[in-house]
Amino acid sequence: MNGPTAPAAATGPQWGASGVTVVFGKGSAQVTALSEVSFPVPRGQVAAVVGGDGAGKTTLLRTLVSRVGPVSGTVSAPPQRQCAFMPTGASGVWVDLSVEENLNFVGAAYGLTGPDLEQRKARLLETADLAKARDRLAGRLSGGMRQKLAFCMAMLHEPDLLVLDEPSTGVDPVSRVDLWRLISHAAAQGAAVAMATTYLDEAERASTVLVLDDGHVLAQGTPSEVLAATPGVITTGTAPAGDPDLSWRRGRAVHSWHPGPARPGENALTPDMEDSVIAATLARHTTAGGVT
Ligand SMILES: Nc1ncnc2c1ncn2[C@@H]1O[C@H](COP(=O)(O)OP(=O)(O)OP(=O)(O)O)[C@@H](O)[C@H]1O
Repeated sequence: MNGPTAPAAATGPQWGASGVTVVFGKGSAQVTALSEVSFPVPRGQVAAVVGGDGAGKTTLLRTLVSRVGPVSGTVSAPPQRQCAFMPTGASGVWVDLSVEENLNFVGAAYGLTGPDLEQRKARLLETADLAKARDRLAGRLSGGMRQKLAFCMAMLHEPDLLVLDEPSTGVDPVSRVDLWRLISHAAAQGAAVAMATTYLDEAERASTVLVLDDGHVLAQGTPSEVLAATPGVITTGTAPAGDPDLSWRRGRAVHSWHPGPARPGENALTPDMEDSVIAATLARHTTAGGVT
């Protein structure tokens, strides 16, 4: 994969969410999907949001593009026409149309025609390595190619704000590298990119990371700020060092966490993003009586 997305100087308006709370349902079925979450998405940068199932990632992205309304807080985004939202699983792709027809369809929706449309299509298909597949039905593409097509469709009208919901989930490692290249290229061209990802190595390459758990902010900042703010102490060994609920497997090793301070003779591990997110989640759920 390429290196980190260089934090470009943010110029012009700043997009994103500020102190946003989103509630679904009523009465006993009420769910607070986001609780006072702020998520700046500057131009020229990739802002990543990570978290487990139901953490609120999709809700946050949908809030950014006005598909969900917050009960409080504010959202700043360009006009709808200058936003793009790529839902998870390439669900915006029409499988009965060819690659090129998919792009033509989106182009028509944005009033793009003639040489302008042809040039944009050619450039995107080339960059996504899809030029040879332009006549193939989207339903016959591999998962990774379909995700790349969905990305090209989102980028065709050159949006100012690009919102991607788990663009690389289920994609093979080679296509993941391609997708990351496309995403960082879009940011380098000046787009503000917000993306949810389940791959923490990917989040580590973003300009900023927001870690959500159950609608709450666990950690936020540049990847190095998030790593530096890792709570407690993490150790590595061949078996859990204490409560198995506070341990997780990393390859052949077992990592263990406790709230700290470090015990005598203990060698604390320097955490990567995966360790850091797990530690922050455990810290939130650990009470004096154990893990909740
Ligand atoms: N339209 C909706 N109506 C009711 N509840 C919803 C709705 N959308 C999301 N939720 C709830 O809000 C919470 C956050 O969901 P969200 O889809 O944003 O999480 P997520 O982090 O994207 O999770 P996943 O990765 O599993 O999709 C969950 O409890 C979910 O059940």
